[in-house]
Amino acid sequence: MGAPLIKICGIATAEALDAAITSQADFVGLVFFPPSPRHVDGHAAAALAARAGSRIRRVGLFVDADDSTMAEGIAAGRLDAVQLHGEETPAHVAQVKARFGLPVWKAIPVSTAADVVRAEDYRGVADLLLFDAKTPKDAALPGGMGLRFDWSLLAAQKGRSGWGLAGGLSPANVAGALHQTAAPLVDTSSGVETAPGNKDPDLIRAFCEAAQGA
Ligand SMILES: O=C(O)c1ccccc1NCC(=O)[C@H](O)[C@H](O)COP(=O)(O)O
Repeated sequence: MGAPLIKICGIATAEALDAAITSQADFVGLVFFPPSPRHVDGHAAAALAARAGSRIRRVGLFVDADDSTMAEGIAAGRLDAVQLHGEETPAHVAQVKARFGLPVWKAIPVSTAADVVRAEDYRGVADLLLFDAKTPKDAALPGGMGLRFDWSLLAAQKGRSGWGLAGGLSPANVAGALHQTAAPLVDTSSGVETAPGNKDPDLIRAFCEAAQGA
């Protein structure tokens, strides 16, 4: 298994961005979703994009956002991809791809095998399927809650490309998750924080080292 791609999601400070860059993560996630403790506005996104330059790719995270919200985030963050983390349909994913001309990642909330089967509706439409733990119906966030799901549900994905694993990943468990799933990409947010929205550079470094060494 080659080294996985690594995304550190919910980057909102220069310190966290610098840690992701020096740890050789492949992507940082910028969250354009006001209820999130990691939310960045256009001004903050632009500052992070200017600091990053070409040193790390940026994925903008949106939840059932309208086109103007996405257009603002894409321009401010100079995004390399968008991640749709709401109830966007395959047709909507195709519309976003056509309108903005960027790779589109679709988050697939998983709690049962049926959720994984349903992801096939997006294959060939989304550029990457991000299998993430489904959050409770009354939860404030559709992701970023440090919840795990049963990784054995992804057994049929092993050896396939175009997908990633998220949900409760941390420096302590990411190597085991990679050995079990052979995920081509791993994504973490809470697992590298000391409190919601408070990214820890040492945890970012530890996560990347554990994933790169798996
Ligand atoms: O990170 C957030 O605050 C967030 C808010 C709303 C929708 C999605 C969100 N995060 C999406 C991600 O890609 C997270 O990295 C993913 O859900 C894993 O989160 P975690 O379990 O905290 O590592």
